[in-house]
Amino acid sequence: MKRIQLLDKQFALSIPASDIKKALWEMAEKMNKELKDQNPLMICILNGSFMFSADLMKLIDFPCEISFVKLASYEGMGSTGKVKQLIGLNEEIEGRTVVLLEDIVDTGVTIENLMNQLDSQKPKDVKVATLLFKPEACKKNVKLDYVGLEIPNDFIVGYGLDYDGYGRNLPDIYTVID
Ligand SMILES: O=P(O)(O)OC[C@H]1O[C@H](OP(=O)(O)OP(=O)(O)O)[C@H](O)[C@@H]1O
Ligand SMILES: Nc1nc2[nH]cnc2c(=O)[nH]1
Repeated sequence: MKRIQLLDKQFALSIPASDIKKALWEMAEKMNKELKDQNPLMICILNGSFMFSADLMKLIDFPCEISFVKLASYEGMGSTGKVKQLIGLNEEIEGRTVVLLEDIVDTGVTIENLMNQLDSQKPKDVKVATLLFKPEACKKNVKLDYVGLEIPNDFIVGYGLDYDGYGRNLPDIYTVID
């Protein structure tokens, strides 16, 4: 099994790029059917979601816009339980369908926090698309409309996800070796 080193940790290949690609195709196919008349605003949650959002958007064939917010809740290999908003949303979303694009829903703290924040701006609907979901780690009752892959409760890097800033550029996803 392929291994890599990032800073002081070793990681083993767990999700090859080909599996990520397949999950994206399936998600886009579903979105293309369900959202074709919604003219949604897609919101990429930076930093982690930059690669997932860029690849997914290339497979979307309905009219839509994209915007970006920057949130942070994870430090090192764990959730702080608190969400810091580093860049907010400028667009008007009242009466509009919004689709949140997340690389991962882990504890669910980040996505729940953003959904609560957006709710006060009275959108028509808020949908969530996440490439990865850790069901065993999730503490929040959030409805996930589009899920690429369910994964175990282990720390991962690659495809946008980092370990202390490193590894976001990797095309595959790797799991930390204890
Ligand atoms: O479900 P949660 O436990 O809230 O974890 C999910 C969040 O953690 C990661 O972001 P992070 O805080 O690491 O910031 P980053 O995207 O800049 O890496 C990821 O991109 C999600 O936004
Ligand atoms: N890099 C990384 N960031 C996360 N944010 C929430 N869960 C994770 C994870 O497993 N890895």
